[in-house]
Amino acid sequence: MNVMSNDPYTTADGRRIGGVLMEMKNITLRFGGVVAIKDISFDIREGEIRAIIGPNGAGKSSMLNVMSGFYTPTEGEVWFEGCPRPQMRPYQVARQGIARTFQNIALFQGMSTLDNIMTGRITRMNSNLLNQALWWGKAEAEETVHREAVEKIIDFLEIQHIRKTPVGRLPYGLQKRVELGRALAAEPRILLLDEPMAGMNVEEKEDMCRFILDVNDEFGTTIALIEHDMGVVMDLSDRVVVMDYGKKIGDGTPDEVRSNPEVIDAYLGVSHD
Ligand SMILES: Nc1ncnc2c1ncn2[C@@H]1O[C@H](COP(=O)(O)OP(=O)(O)OP(=O)(O)O)[C@@H](O)[C@H]1O
Repeated sequence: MNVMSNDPYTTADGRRIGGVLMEMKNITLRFGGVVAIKDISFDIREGEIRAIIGPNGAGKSSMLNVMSGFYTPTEGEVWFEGCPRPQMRPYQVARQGIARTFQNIALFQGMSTLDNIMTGRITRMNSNLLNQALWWGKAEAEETVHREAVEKIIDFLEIQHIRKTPVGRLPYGLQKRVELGRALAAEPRILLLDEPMAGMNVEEKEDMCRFILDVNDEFGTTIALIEHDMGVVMDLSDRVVVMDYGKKIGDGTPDEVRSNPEVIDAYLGVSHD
């Protein structure tokens, strides 16, 4: 099996990886004189867990922001489902089926777990504002459907006991789980995770790893995550892109990346702090 070819394949643990879903083509991103990303290309295949790793300042967040539509690349194109993506606002990208979490928790602190996750359904809501405000026919039926979807996610993430709790009162690890739930509520084609394990203790990291794997397995969600802790993603990912100083220095399976001399040098051997 050659995971770098475009043929669908089945992983050792029985998950099916399909064709290319998203492709970054020769992406360059400049902020004035700073080149955050230099001519990087890689793809993400349907059903896979794809990691982007690199030391601090490597350009990972910039790349995630290009993928989520928050930044428009200075050069290059983002392709989604075989077509170049026109310049879009982030909410339009979200409607296309791309959801994300944030490095710093971005939940509504005073709202309950349930209500926070419900906000993840916004891109899937159809009834107009008047109907929603007056709770008329279509809006009521829609609310029931959304509520069922949210309850399923709450069960799946094992957070029934905190469904009514304002998220500001929850420990960090649980807040991150609620944020994952909100992103999942959009039923994304691709889920972008921004350093999902950052700031967590060992137990919280293990939980988050398990949920990421379960999301991918149960819902077949394609996942792309950025992380600077290399160890964390190696057991999780099907393929890994390694960035350093805005350039791509490695791309392949965790084993390939681990044994890539440039990666060992840049990432493991030398501190860039
Ligand atoms: N909005 C911005 N304006 C100017 N320069 C920026 C901006 N965002 C990022 N940069 C610069 O681009 C480079 C890459 O930064 P980026 O945050 O993407 O790296 P990173 O790999 O995510 O780092 P970290 O792991 O520390 O979050 C850095 O030199 C950074 O200072």
